[in-house]
Amino acid sequence: MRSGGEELLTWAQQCRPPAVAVDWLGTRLACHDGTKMLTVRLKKSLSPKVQSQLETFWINTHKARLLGAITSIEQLLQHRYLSIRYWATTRSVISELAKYWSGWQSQFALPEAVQQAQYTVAELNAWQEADLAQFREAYVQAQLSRYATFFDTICGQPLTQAQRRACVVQDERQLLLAGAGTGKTSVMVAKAAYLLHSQQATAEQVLMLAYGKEAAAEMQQRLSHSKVNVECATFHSLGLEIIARSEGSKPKLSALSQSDTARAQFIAETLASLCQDPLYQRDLLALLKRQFGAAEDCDKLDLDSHPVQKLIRQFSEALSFYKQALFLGKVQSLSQEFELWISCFRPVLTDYQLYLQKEQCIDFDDMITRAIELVRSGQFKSPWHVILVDEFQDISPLRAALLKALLAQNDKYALFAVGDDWQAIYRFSGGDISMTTHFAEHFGEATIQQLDMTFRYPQQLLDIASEFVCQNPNQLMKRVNSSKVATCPALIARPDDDNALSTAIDGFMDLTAEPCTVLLLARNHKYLPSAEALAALSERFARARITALTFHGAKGKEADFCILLGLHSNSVPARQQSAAIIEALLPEAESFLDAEERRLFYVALTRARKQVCLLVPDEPSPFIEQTLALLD
Ligand SMILES: Nc1ncnc2c1ncn2[C@@H]1O[C@H](COP(=O)(O)OP(=O)(O)OP(=O)(O)O)[C@@H](O)[C@H]1O
Repeated sequence: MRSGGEELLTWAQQCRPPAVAVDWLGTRLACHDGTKMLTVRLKKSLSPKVQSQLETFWINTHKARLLGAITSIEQLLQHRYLSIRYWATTRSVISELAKYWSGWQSQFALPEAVQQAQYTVAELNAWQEADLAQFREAYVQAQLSRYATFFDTICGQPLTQAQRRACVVQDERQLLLAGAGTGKTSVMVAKAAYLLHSQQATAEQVLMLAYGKEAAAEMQQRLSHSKVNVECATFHSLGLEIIARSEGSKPKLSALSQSDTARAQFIAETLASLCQDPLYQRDLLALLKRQFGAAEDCDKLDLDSHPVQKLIRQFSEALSFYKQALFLGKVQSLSQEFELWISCFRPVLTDYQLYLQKEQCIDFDDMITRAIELVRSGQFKSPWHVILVDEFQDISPLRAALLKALLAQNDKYALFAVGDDWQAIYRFSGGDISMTTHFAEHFGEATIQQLDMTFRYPQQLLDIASEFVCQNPNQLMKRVNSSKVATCPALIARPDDDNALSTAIDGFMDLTAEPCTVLLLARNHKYLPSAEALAALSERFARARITALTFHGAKGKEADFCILLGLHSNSVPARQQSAAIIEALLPEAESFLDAEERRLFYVALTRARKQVCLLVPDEPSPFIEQTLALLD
């Protein structure tokens, strides 16, 4: 009589197509013909011939999948960086294969390719973190050597090892964290160029984003200088582009969103009309009294009064933040204390939205929220496999939501974020530093890299500026060295008297015989010299190209020499407190006192290639003393 094994084998082979042997551990064979599963437990006494036939049948039905999977895995391992997600997928395929193929030895000779594949499965299945790191390192080294000449020349000067590694490592979520002047923007350009040059992406698959229009134009210039044919957009121009590609045309931008005066006028008219309703007027007067101590006995709204003008400015500022919070579902969490404010503000917002609708136009927030909706609904299919974002430390939750929506369309899409938490200075306009300091919590498991060399300023200034900013223990630690050789003291202080600017620039002229650049930096415009005064300075010091900027405006800029002025105790750190409602709508404030002002001062300190001069007024900013205390 034939054994159960023989019968099952004959049945399985005769099925059209033959049944699949789904289980084989030497003691049991289970076959599936698409409708039913048959299983026999194999006797120990099974003849070697039947045993061999069963095994061969099992191997034949499975080897194509084994060999196919191993070939694709080997190709993948050779041709791209083993990113977090690729490794997760590979590991799940391997552990599935290992259930069947590792842990048993055939009593019969297996085909060589199968033996080799079985060995690969066992090896990969046993990989620990260290093996993975070693494998990735081997890939990185191979790419660094293959593209050495490319990295020597792509940005005009040879990139450092850390810069090259940031280009070659290609994870789905990657954060490059580095201090001022370390060449972050250079890496953005080099990485885009590398992706194209190594044919890992086409120009249409790469998207570059900069914080604002000026930065985007500068990046575009650097890209074209390196002959990289990739577009650099701002978040708003990206939003517009997504809407235009989905809806066929670019929507009109509302005049209200382009002029503070027009918006204030609109709100004033809206309030006047809303106050026709006595109940609304009662609430509004109560709000004015609560917020600005407006006269108690006032029973009629005076639009020109100081408190009303202040409220109009506040409503105008809140429009954008409130719309963003609504979109992100954060309005519900506003505390009870804002109930009266919200009841007065909501009708204004409704009128504003109706106006936009009637005019068939949008505002800056709509550019992003509408784009997010189009991406989320799938009406817009993202062509971008890799998105590179500069100045990531200043990204707002709304901008982050647009990135997340684009990335969610395909789990292979990658985000390369470049930022410096020490230079996060835009919370007042919605920037959320936690997107950088807690990158993986927001965007998923990530590779985080650093750059270790600054090219802008000498070691002495690097040490002072780093120590100054790190007095806030919540700033992330970075180890950076300077490549610059100091030719003069990196930081000096002079009294801020009537001739301070001329004396300081005179001092710079003594340090160099070459033409040079000088930046005059102040916390606020009001401390910067007038256009005439600047012209007079430029005329007097013909060898110096002199520019005046606020600390915020100086972000990303550099010059040979910098003068920091207007450093009065009541202006640096600035302590204007936003209204409580605006504070509540902004990303969470940090606990460390003046955290953002400290970073802003760090930005100002780190613009000079040779020397920074602090002008010390009679009542100096505490930041001056703290900085000078760090001089050797
Ligand atoms: N590998 C390099 N070798 C020499 N100089 C470099 C290198 N990489 C960048 N630089 C130079 O360093 C300076 C700063 O570069 P970049 O503007 O890219 O820095 P950044 O990190 O973006 O600065 P910031 O944080 O202040 O915006 C530039 O003058 C740039 O040309």
